[in-house]
Amino acid sequence: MATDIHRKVSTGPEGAGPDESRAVAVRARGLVRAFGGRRVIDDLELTLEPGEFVALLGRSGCGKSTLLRVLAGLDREIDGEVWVPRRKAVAFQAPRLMPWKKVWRNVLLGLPGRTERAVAERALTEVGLGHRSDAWPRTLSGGEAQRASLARALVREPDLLLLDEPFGALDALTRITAQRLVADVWRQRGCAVLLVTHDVDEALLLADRALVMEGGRIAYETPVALPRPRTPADPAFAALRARLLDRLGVADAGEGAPSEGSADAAKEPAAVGGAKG
Ligand SMILES: Nc1ncnc2c1ncn2[C@@H]1O[C@H](COP(=O)(O)OP(=O)(O)OP(=O)(O)O)[C@@H](O)[C@H]1O
Repeated sequence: MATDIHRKVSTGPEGAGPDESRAVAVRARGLVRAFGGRRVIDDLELTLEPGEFVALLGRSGCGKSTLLRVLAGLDREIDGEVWVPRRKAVAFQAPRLMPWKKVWRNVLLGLPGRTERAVAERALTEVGLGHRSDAWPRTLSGGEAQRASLARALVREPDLLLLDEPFGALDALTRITAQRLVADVWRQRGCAVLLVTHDVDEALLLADRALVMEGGRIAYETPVALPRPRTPADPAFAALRARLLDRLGVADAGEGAPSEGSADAAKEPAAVGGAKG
């Protein structure tokens, strides 16, 4: 780990950055994260508006998860400036439920002072899992466990929801349900969402804006100005997909081939659809 890195992460309850009067959901300036002198994040600039849904794409190993961990406050070995709201929550591809705690207790994990079951159950109901509140994590299906993990994020009432390939390990059908759920939650909650995904179609189905990370920075971005609900059959959708895949250096296999839409498709066909190493 580089030792010359100094830490500068600020959070604020008001929605205003340290030197900004305008409210933002994320602001990173000149952000650097190095591992052993290798800059995985290199002078990155990023702003998310409140309530904005942004998808972050990029080839495997380009630093997406590292960026998310920094924004989540889980990694503070950085240089540069990051501002994020105090109320933020993160959900990972692996649900990370504690097997010795029932589902509702998992939802409240890490929430100091919040022990009321009703609080957990409200969040579980929001993700369609109210009836599994009293279950043990091992008895949940993959999709249910992922929803429990989302409930654990929602119970924090985040202004910023950070999602690191939350649908990556789900089968195609469950994945669609989970995507819809996140879209609904986003609409109802009005929080900003930063979604890391390998799947270009997923990004275009959900996000207001798609970013491509490369060389430690946001190398490309495009607004996703498509009416909702969206469909890959829309020619404008297909055109955006082609542009993003081109930017990612992946050949476009055409409409209805979401797995080929993976940023890793050209590199690692077996891992397509999101499974993350
Ligand atoms: N704790 C660490 N120590 C050393 N290197 C690390 C550490 N965490 C991440 N890296 C390296 O930083 C780079 C970016 O990793 P990161 O997980 O952020 O990529 P990613 O874009 O999320 O990849 P993927 O899409 O495959 O999940 C990789 O080369 C990884 O090996």
